[in-house]
Amino acid sequence: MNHLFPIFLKLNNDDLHLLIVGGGYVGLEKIEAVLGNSPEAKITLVAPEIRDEIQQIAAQNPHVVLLPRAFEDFDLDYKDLVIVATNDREENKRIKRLARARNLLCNVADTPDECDFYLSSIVKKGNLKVAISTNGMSPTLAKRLREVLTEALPDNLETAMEQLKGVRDLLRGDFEYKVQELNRITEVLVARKESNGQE
Ligand SMILES: C[C@@]1(CC(=O)O)c2cc3[nH]c(cc4nc(cc5[nH]c(cc(n2)[C@H]1CCC(=O)O)[C@@](C)(CC(=O)O)[C@@H]5CCC(=O)O)C(CC(=O)O)=C4CCC(=O)O)c(CCC(=O)O)c3CC(=O)O
Ligand SMILES: NC(=O)C1=CN([C@@H]2O[C@H](COP(=O)(O)OP(=O)(O)OC[C@H]3O[C@@H](n4cnc5c(N)ncnc54)[C@H](O)[C@@H]3O)[C@@H](O)[C@H]2O)C=CC1
Repeated sequence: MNHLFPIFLKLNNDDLHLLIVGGGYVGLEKIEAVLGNSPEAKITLVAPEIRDEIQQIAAQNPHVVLLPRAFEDFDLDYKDLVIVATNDREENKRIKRLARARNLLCNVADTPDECDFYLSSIVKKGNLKVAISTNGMSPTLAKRLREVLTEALPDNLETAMEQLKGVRDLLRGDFEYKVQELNRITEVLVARKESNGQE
């Protein structure tokens, strides 16, 4: 059973501050994953050696701050989330413990047992976003599923979402009435799926 609870974080709103410790391949992968979704996320990345690709990202993004030195405990000050990706396992664990003591949510990229949260594979279609987790069992399967779902989901979902938002904004009446109306209008989506299943 996968007991992870998925949430969608508002990292783009200049409020939450992410710390990434480590500026190697994994640090790069994680900063790209975050900025690919939240381009204005407030990120501080600390590492003695920082890959060129990360330096280029920071040069173009005023919300990304690089600290070219080893992690110091005070780097956790005023942070909300931490991703730890150094090549020093003991230091990774120590940083995780410090983060926990401060009630910060922490991801230790190479050690699932030490993670408070995992990053997911993300299907994007306009405003629609589907996050995939395999419970850490196979990130590669998650990546492949992303590719399959990206291909399978129709591009006109954005139009459907816009129209439904329009209806939703127009609907007057109590909550129960709105739920009923929106369920009625969207019944066709489920019906189509059922008829597909019969073919
Ligand atoms: C637990 C988790 C914690 C976390 O990092 O958050 C974790 C852990 C580990 N990843 C490892 C390896 C790889 N990770 C990827 C890719 C991704 N990994 C991601 C998430 C997660 N990875 C979390 C669980 C997610 C879930 O629940 O499914 C994705 C989805 C999101 C992202 O990172 O942005 C992103 C795909 C994004 C996309 O393309 O859509 C690839 C494939 C590739 O890069 O092509 C490989 C190599 C092949 C392989 O191993 O499958 C290793 C072994 C390291 C080693 O062997 O040394 C560990 C450690 C371990 O398992 O012990
Ligand atoms: N490369 C990969 O695909 C994967 C690697 N891993 C593991 O994740 C870890 C990181 O991997 P890479 O990014 O490839 O390593 P890397 O060697 O490319 O980068 C390590 C980074 O950690 C930094 N660092 C070291 N000590 C530090 C400290 N005290 N404070 C701050 N930063 C510090 C270095 O300066 C460097 O930027 C390794 O332990 C690796 O085994 C896990 C999953 C996948």
